[in-house]
Amino acid sequence: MAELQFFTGTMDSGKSTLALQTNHNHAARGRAGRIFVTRDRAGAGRITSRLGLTHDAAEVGPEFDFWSYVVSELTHGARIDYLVCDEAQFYTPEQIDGLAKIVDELQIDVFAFGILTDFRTQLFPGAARLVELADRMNVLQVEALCWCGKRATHNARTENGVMVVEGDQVVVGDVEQGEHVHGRGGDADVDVAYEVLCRQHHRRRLTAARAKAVSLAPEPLPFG
Ligand SMILES: Nc1ncnc2c1ncn2[C@@H]1O[C@H](COP(=O)(O)OP(=O)(O)O)[C@@H](O)[C@H]1O
Ligand SMILES: Cc1cn([C@H]2C[C@H](O)[C@@H](COP(=O)(O)O)O2)c(=O)[nH]c1=O
Repeated sequence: MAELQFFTGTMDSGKSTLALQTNHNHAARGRAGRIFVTRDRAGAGRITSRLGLTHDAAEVGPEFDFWSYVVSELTHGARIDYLVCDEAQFYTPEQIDGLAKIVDELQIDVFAFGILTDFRTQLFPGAARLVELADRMNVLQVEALCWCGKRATHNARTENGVMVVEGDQVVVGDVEQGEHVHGRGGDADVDVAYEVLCRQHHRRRLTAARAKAVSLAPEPLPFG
């Protein structure tokens, strides 16, 4: 039986690497697949992993219809055994519904990869729909770590090095090294970056830089 599987983890937990490994393993056994992505850090139409793997992929725009695409391909004689879908948190709920229909009606496996929650700890619409519909959810085994050493469970966004909890849900970027993107007001340039944190440090807005600054701050002078 075909399955809709959702592989999830924080940023930098190895999802794109696993997406490309999954494609490699299935293709090596003669299965025919299609690879999709949307808004990869490296630009349109590529899946890139921080381990250096990269692969061409079809870019999924907001209007892309998975069901029509697959049916059209099959009608024209193509064979499709599986779909690999990266950055699936950015897909629309309707697109996730289309993927589930492809699994059920056409017996094609779908392997979807993406983060669950945004920098405000709220579910992305595509990830929420995957949680609702997936046959299986798999949390990545490689643990990204918070600066304190605990397992990182949340993604924090920083602007010019300072953690923020307001702004647009989608700002493509990377962990640590600052990506220069346009500020949310549209009129200011800010360096947006991401950092993975444990829940406690996300709640306290304690990034690695702030924790270091706090620990280096001089003791307050004794009263009097
Ligand atoms: N220089 C490195 N040496 C070994 N492993 C690395 C290196 N750089 C990145 N990685 C691994 O790659 C993972 C990130 O993989 P990637 O597929 O890009 O993540 P994701 O798609 O989840 O953001 C890191 O968690 C780490 O395990
Ligand atoms: C938390 C968060 C992330 N993003 C963006 C940043 C990256 O471009 C992707 C995640 O990619 P990865 O392969 O998992 O590292 O999502 C965002 O737009 N909004 C957020 O809140």
